[in-house]
Amino acid sequence: MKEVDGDSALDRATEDALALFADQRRGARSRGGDRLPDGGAEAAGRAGSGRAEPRHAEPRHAEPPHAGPAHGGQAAFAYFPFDEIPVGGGVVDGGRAVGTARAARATRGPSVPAPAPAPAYDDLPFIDIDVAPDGKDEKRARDMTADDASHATHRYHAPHITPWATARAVAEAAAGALPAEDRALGDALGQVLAEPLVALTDLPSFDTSAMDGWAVSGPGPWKLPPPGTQDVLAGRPGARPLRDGRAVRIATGAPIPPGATAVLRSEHGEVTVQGELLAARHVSHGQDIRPRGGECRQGDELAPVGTLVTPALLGLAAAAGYDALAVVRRPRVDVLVLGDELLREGLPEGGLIRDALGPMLGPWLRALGAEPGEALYVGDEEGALREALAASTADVVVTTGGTASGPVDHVHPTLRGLGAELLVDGVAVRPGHPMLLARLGSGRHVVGLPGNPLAAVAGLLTLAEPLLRALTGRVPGAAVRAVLAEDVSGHPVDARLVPVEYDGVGRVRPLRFHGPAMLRGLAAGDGMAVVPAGGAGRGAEVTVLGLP
Ligand SMILES: Nc1nc2c(c(=O)[nH]1)N[C@H]1C(S)=C(S)[C@@H](COP(=O)(O)OP(=O)(O)OC[C@H]3O[C@@H](n4cnc5c(N)ncnc54)[C@H](O)[C@@H]3O)O[C@H]1N2
Ligand code: MOO
Repeated sequence: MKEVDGDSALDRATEDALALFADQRRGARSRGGDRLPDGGAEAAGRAGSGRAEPRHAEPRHAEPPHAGPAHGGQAAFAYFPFDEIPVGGGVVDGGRAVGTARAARATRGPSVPAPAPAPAYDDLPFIDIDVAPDGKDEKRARDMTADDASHATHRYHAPHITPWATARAVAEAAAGALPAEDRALGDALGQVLAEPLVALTDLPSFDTSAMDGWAVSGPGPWKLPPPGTQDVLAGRPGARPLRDGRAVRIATGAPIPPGATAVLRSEHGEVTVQGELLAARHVSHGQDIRPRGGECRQGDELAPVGTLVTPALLGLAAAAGYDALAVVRRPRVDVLVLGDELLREGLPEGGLIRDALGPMLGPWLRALGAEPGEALYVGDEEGALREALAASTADVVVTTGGTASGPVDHVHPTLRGLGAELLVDGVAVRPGHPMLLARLGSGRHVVGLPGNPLAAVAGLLTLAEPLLRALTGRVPGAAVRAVLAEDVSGHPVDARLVPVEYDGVGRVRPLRFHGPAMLRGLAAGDGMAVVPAGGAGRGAEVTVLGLP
């Protein structure tokens, strides 16, 4: 962790910015506004059937949490309350406080909830940071890539750039859960319950044997029927009542005959030549009988709204009598892969390269709960992107490439031409800073991922993941934190997302081949560590974003 001298321009900017947005926050809250990051009123307005809860019951800190000497560039994260502003270790925890009422927003309404009101962007405390190329900045600049270093030697002033954690919060707040649909059990995996899972039956639904052995009545020894004549098997109800002093062979899962008081396991019983059953040990009343309703009673809530449908939940639902589940519809996502230089098969040649994003994004989006269509390839000619966007009826369009300002980078002008509202236009994160999130007039969203493949992943994790989390009704998992096994250099004002692997003793190690155009590090990795501006030292705790 490279600390910045308390006198640096960056520190002053940090303190000024913190003071400024503390004022803004106080003002916003006292006005009872619905703007980010509180968002409670907005979430409540969208939630159906009285299930609304405020998204943020309480601000996480009543005052700017960072009063001590500022650390390099953390002003970029100083966006209360989504960020934990690190005083020492440099932990960035974007979005953990977000989305607590996700479940409450999974409604069974007839249509997509009205688009959330546009976040009041002008009120967001974007922080303008001037990095003077003084000696300290130069020292930090040495650790940066050539591209990044060129920023540091210039004044870094990009007011529209959104801090990383704020960008995630904005993306999550941009939409509400889609309406519910009924899905056959086999098709519901990865979706979220839109209605609570209520037991349709007692479980077990009848008293049942927990073991292979004998159902016995009263104390032993017990008299047995002739071998094989009256065995009680699973799935065969209607066993004869058992009188005191009698026993009958029984299989695991078979209904307990009326009058039986216990089950004697086969390994604990012995049949004499006279056909009498003796117990090798004491048999207590009710032993190895699973009583009806022992797991749940009909009408018990087994899982609340908002629960992710996992394989285990599918099993439970089936056991409890379900054939189909009411789940939040998967958002349909169109993937538009831009660029004339892309090949879809074979070896790269003649200046052409293989498309690395089409094959990656479909499965990744599916893992995030979306229903991605086949990737559509859009050429660089004028108007092609506009046509593709106009033709799409998906809930979300993900584009790749064309976000920068090159001669054929059409994303910005096309979105402008369509009258789209840019919710996020550039994020203070490396790689991936040209990423964007826009809302089309129809209420549908466009996530613009940069073309460099690792930068595209950064955009996916920063913008698409929270947006899809909101649309799918998923609840954020607990933030995964891990200790760095090595120093990781940072950008002076932006966060970095760095592919890391677990080292087997609970720490994460940064991986090589982490350039914006490379996937080699990521493909070997377990996650992307969020490294705050200024870097993080060995032993510092960082947030790690998981990979599917
Ligand atoms: N003047 C500036 N130029 C660039 C900036 C900048 O700020 N100012 N940012 C750089 C950064 S950082 C990135 S990232 C890229 C983002 O560019 P685009 O989103 O416009 O992407 P493209 O120019 O279309 O492509 C960039 C790069 O990635 C390759 N690419 C594109 N799509 C794919 C794909 N599906 N599979 C594999 N590789 C892909 C493409 O061939 C380019 O090499 O802009 C920088 N420039
Ligand atoms: O920061 Mo770009 O977004 O290199 O990859």
